[in-house]
Amino acid sequence: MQLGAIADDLTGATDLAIALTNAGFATVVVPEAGLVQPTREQDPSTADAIVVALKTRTSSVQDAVDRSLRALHWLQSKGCDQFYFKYCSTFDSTPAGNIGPVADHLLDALNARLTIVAPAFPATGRTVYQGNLFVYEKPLHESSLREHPLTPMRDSNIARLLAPQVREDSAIELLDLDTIMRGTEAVKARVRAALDAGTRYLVADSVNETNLKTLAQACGDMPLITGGSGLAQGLSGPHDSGAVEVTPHSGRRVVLCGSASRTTQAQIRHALGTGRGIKIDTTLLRRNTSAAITDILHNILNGDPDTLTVVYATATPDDLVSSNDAELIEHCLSSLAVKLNREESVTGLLIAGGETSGAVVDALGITAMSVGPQLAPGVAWVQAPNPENDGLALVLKSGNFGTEDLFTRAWSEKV
Ligand SMILES: Nc1ncnc2c1ncn2[C@@H]1O[C@H](COP(=O)(O)OP(=O)(O)O)[C@@H](O)[C@H]1O
Ligand SMILES: O=C(O)[C@@H](O)C(=O)COP(=O)(O)O
Repeated sequence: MQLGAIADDLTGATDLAIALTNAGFATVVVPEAGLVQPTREQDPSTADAIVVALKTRTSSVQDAVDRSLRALHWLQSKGCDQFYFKYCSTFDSTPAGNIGPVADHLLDALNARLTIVAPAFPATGRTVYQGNLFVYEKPLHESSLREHPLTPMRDSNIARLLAPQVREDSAIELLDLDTIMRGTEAVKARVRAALDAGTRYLVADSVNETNLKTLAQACGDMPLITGGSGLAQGLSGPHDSGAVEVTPHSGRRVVLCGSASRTTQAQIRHALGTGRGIKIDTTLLRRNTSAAITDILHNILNGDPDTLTVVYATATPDDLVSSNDAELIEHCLSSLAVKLNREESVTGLLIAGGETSGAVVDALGITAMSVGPQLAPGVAWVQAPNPENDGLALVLKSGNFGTEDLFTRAWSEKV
């Protein structure tokens, strides 16, 4: 039995792969490019779990559905017979989608009648109680996710968030904490009753890892499960840990930050206490993109080779963030990643930001990754076979993850 997962963004995919690896699955992450251009070095068919990393969280509904179904068929062609749809632990979506429409189509394609909806990830403060999602002590709609530029979360109730996204006749019910605390058999009985009643989505409460373990044990054999990465920690793979060694890094220690989140800003400011900072000047970048990128590269290479270098666009809440510059910054950071790896033999890079990580992995032409040493919940070194050199180890950090000292600590962890 092989588990096939579809994640709606790249850092979400690595987050899930870390959880699966810890749960004993030898796991391969395959970016979308890997579906059409298979890697020679790493045959995903030999893994216990394959996670396809899409970039569909904020694409149109049709695009998200089409690409998710394509990923499903590809996973089936690799031998997967059970499936996991991974979305954000803060349920990032809009009234149109894309969580609901993708889940609806995956259920249909698998001839399945019911799935669970389990975004909780207690290790990062995301819990669900009475069907309401919390980020640490705040209900989702009072957390910073309320002001997310693309998916502002203005409600905390999962059923109310999901209802406008799914088909009108889809019944959504709660799998409450009391039932989960009564254990696996109680959850299985609840699922059977829900199936008999024609329920399509069971929103699962979970406030700690024990709850998620019970849920995973009771629901782990459903044709489709959906959730954040917390649920995956409760599954049981065939090994103690599926983690791989990463190649010892050579060259400079460079952090490329596209994320503008408060967590990343604090990590940048902490790293600048001992490291060098290079701030991207978006005016220069707009005026002459390639010259500005070359300047930044020279600036990196002119610094002390042993000092951590952080390239960033946003380090304080006052830094101007204009969505018009977003792609340009992604282009700048991915060009730097390619030049540092191919021309300067830098084989360990930390990338901050989900969209940014997607752009960098694309530009590097990476078609498969395996999970190495973990740095924080949802954050680890991943190893990418790189035909151009001996391999490349990356940390792909979701904007909201990691402790303040993550950047300074990353290279001291067995790399
Ligand atoms: N100062 C800025 N001006 C414009 N866009 C910015 C700025 N700083 C960051 N960005 C853009 O914001 C986006 C952040 O998204 P992402 O990389 O997914 O980070 P996160 O995981 O924190 O959401 C990227 O597209 C990045 O290029
Ligand atoms: O589930 C989570 O919180 C993460 O895996 C995730 O998806 C984070 O998304 P970004 O903050 O956009 O990287």
